[in-house]
Amino acid sequence: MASYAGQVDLAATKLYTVIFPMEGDGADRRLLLGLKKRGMGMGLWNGFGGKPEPGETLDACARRELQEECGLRARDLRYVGVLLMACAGHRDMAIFVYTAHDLVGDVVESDEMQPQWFPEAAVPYASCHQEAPLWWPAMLDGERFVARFVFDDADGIEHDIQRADDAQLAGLLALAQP
Ligand SMILES: Nc1[nH]c(=O)nc2c1ncn2[C@H]1C[C@H](O)[C@@H](COP(=O)(O)OP(=O)(O)OP(=O)(O)O)O1
Repeated sequence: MASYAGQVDLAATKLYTVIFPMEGDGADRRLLLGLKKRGMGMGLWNGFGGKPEPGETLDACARRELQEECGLRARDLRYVGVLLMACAGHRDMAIFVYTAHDLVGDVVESDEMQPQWFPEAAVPYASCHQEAPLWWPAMLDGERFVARFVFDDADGIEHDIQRADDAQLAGLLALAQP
């Protein structure tokens, strides 16, 4: 899995970011999630995020979406993984995943998201995207990953999650740059 060039056609894929603010250590660590108030994933808890604007890098998109949707900025924003998603009848999606640390600002509700802190042990998986339990534990463990999900009409999921290194993640980010 040295390179995704030729395997993933990001030009034909809808690009998104999703950002998970975290604070505290060990058993005290908590995660800020947002209850989506409209659009895709409405009624589910997720990280903050959205689509890049024309010409915007994914890193810049992640910083903008974080601030717009929950009021926070991150002194330490980490690009930790990519979710490649295929669902019959829909364009493929690539979601670039970030964790946000050393946070600045006050948490505020936005038109899109109602934010709430959750202790790591109390993440509400039953009210998150159905595939969240398959990869959030790896993210919470500080792993870097590339995950592929194929959804079928009956709500089934095939998935494959692999650890990724800096070069692999940088390669995918480069394929997705404007
Ligand atoms: N199956 C899924 N699993 C997941 O973890 N995140 C998902 C997901 N499907 C969508 N997302 C994330 C990606 C992104 O952060 C967010 C969707 O972005 P947007 O809010 O921009 O999309 P909308 O179509 O709601 O946009 P608007 O045009 O702003 O209403 O939801």
